Amino acid sequence: MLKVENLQKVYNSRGFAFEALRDVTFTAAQGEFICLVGPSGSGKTTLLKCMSGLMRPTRGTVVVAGKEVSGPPEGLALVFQEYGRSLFPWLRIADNVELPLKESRVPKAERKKRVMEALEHVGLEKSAKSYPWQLSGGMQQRVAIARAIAFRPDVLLMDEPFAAVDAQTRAELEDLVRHIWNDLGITTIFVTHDIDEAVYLAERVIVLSSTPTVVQCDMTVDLPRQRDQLETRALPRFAELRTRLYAEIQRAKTFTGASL
Ligand SMILES: Nc1ncnc2c1ncn2[C@@H]1O[C@H](COP(=O)(O)OP(=O)(O)OP(=O)(O)O)[C@@H](O)[C@H]1O
Repeated sequence: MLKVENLQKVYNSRGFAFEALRDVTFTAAQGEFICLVGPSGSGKTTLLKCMSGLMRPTRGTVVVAGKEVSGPPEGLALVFQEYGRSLFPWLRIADNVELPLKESRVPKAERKKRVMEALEHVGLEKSAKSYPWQLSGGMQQRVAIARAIAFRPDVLLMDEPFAAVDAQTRAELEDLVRHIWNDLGITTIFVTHDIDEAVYLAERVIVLSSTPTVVQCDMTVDLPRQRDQLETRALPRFAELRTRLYAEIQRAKTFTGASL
């Protein structure tokens, strides 16, 4: 469903070249849930921008659902951390969710159906007529998720979507994303700084090295598919995976593509 091959990104500013990504390669099969982690500045945002067609890589390719990415791909939706900036304050919740469908010329009746279904998935059907500023931060992020899934993407990219919400809301949103993934089977790539969150959410965790970035490690999360905030996090296997991931991230702080 997603193929990232030999991706390199060199930034050029004021005559100075900086190699952010050296050679990033990985694939995501249909319906996989992958978390991307790495030290601060390891190129996670750069990688997401290249994957979503917002930035051209220097070398290498990204293929989404069989099509090479050269601009924002049709089958891909993005959810950012800054939900406040991603919703239009003058549009009601239902209209915010509907907007990308309008732009994609989805017929009106189909649009209305998809908007209501998406709002039900995130538990916001009663807020359809509210404005974003009438909702809490966690609810606004639910709207951003609803907008992404109403689009019925092949691949959902999420860039630290829960970094700005409180711990309780974060746990609820994590469970929401797992439920949506279970129900809809969308291939999901989720960037996070949080080791516990990566292990709790993912089926696989990809650890990026420091710049110039390569994939340092690709770890399978062999926890039961049904996750629970208390039970899953209390499993000995959860603690083992968490410890291993912590050690990998510590190693990634000094490991770079140049170390190979
Ligand atoms: N436009 C740019 N020009 C030059 N260098 C850049 C540019 N954008 C990012 N970089 C550099 O590329 C590297 C990777 O940045 P990026 O923002 O992708 O990392 P990140 O892993 O998302 O960071 P963080 O975890 O702090 O959010 C950093 O060293 C950054 O300074």
